Amino acid sequence: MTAGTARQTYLNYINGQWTPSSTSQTEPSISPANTYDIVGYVQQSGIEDLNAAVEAAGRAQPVWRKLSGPKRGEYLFRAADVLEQRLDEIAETVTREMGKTLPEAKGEVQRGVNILRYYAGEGMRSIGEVIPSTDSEALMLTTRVPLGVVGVITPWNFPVAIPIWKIAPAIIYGNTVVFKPAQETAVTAAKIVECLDEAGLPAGVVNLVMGKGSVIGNAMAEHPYIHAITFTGSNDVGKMIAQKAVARGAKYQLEMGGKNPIIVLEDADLDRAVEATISGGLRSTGQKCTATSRVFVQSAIYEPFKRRLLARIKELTIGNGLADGVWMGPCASQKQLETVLSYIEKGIEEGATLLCGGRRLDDGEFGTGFYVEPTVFENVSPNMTIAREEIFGPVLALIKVETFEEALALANDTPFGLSASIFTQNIGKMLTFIQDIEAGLVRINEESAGVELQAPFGGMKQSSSHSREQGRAAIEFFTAIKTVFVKG
Ligand SMILES: NC(=O)C1=CN([C@@H]2O[C@H](COP(=O)(O)OP(=O)(O)OC[C@H]3O[C@@H](n4cnc5c(N)ncnc54)[C@H](O)[C@@H]3O)[C@@H](O)[C@H]2O)C=CC1
Ligand SMILES: O=C(O)CCC(=O)C(=O)O
Repeated sequence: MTAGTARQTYLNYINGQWTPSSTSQTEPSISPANTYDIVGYVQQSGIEDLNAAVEAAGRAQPVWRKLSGPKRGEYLFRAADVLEQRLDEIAETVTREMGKTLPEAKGEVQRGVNILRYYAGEGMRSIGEVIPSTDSEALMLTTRVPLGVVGVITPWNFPVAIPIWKIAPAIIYGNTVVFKPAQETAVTAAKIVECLDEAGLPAGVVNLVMGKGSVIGNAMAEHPYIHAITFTGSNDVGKMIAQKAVARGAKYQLEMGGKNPIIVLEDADLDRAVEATISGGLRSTGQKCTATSRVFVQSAIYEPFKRRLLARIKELTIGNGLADGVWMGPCASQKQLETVLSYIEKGIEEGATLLCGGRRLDDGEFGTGFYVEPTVFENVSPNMTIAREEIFGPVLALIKVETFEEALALANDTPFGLSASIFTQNIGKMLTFIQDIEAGLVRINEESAGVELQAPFGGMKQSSSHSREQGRAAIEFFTAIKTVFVKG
């Protein structure tokens, strides 16, 4: 069964049934590349729908947790196969609904397949250890148990990978899930859940409730029968969720913004550094929490670096991500476009020098989408808004530095700490960077964006709630440890 009807209306998925919301309200999910392209109609759910989903997840959990890990893994392996069979179709939906280019969307769906397979295997791996007791006749060990019902709240920028890297570990460890995707990409979310449904996942193990963050997301944070919340999105919302979770003793995990630096030192391979700046800063139209936004360049190579960067940016093709040869698509929504344009305006107002871009593209075919030019500023001082706040758009701030030490100090001068990159051949500076940069992801001679599913992912300072997602690190959030002491 599928989530869509003949009218392309996508339904909630509650207790294994595709269900219209109790409010009977839907809204169109439009393509940011062409606002006349309606990808589908999605539900605007109410609290009643959320309650039904939480109840279904609560009923399913005691049975689901009793299955063996390998048995739960079988469902994930099957879901991976279904997603892989539907890769092209779902990638096209991602591009239409969110705007990233089709090759990027295909890469993301493949990543979703790989994450499902990784966590399917996790069902067979160790969940505890034996610890020597001071009592020689006793056995002391740890085991892990699921938390119960987990609320999954996700953004629109990785509409396949982020939901899957939260849902897959949640369920492999025996939790059940209520999933609220970003409304901007709710059609994609419904298609992911269709894959779980087609894989035969038992009713209630994963439930999908579409709707406004301020209604459904907020009620999830407050819901007494949701035992844990995993969230990716803005800092403001993340902090609100954390406060609500703490107030009722629920576990929470937040993955939020970044203001990620790249440092280019005078001994760097300039061509590679330019490519990494462009790819890290502008791919996905800069809408990654790991995107490069501050570019610190040593003065000796500042001018050649700038020249090459601007020349390469001129070559980038912008357009509908479904078209062949397009390198950069639109911003994901009108709201996001307006945010980006307002930051560009602020940069100009506060005295930064605009080197390229800066305008909305609205002539010809661009007129029906949310397109903005790739934008580069220089003469950006560290206290300017564009050097401090997350923009989440294709905007780079070039900052000239004299020394590595100055670059490092400025790179750390931010409330965020997600990802950071350096280009240099000097091993001593690499090692100092690894030690002293305040970031959860440290990248040497590689762009700031890009994460591997088998490695821990997360940030320092205000970029996260200090926990890590993905890889084996996920077990820390999605389970509780029991320390067991056995004596005959
Ligand atoms: N870290 C990341 O990957 C992301 C960061 N962002 C940042 O956030 C900015 C705003 O983007 P938005 O889409 O508005 O992010 P957002 O934080 O509002 O949305 C993320 C998720 O939270 C939900 N949500 C919204 N309000 C909520 C509330 N009161 N309680 C519970 N859940 C709620 C949304 O429906 C969505 O599912 C971006 O410009 C960017 O700076 C946005 C998306 C992803
Ligand atoms: O860089 C990546 O591949 C992941 C980025 C990410 O998780 C995000 O933007 O939310």
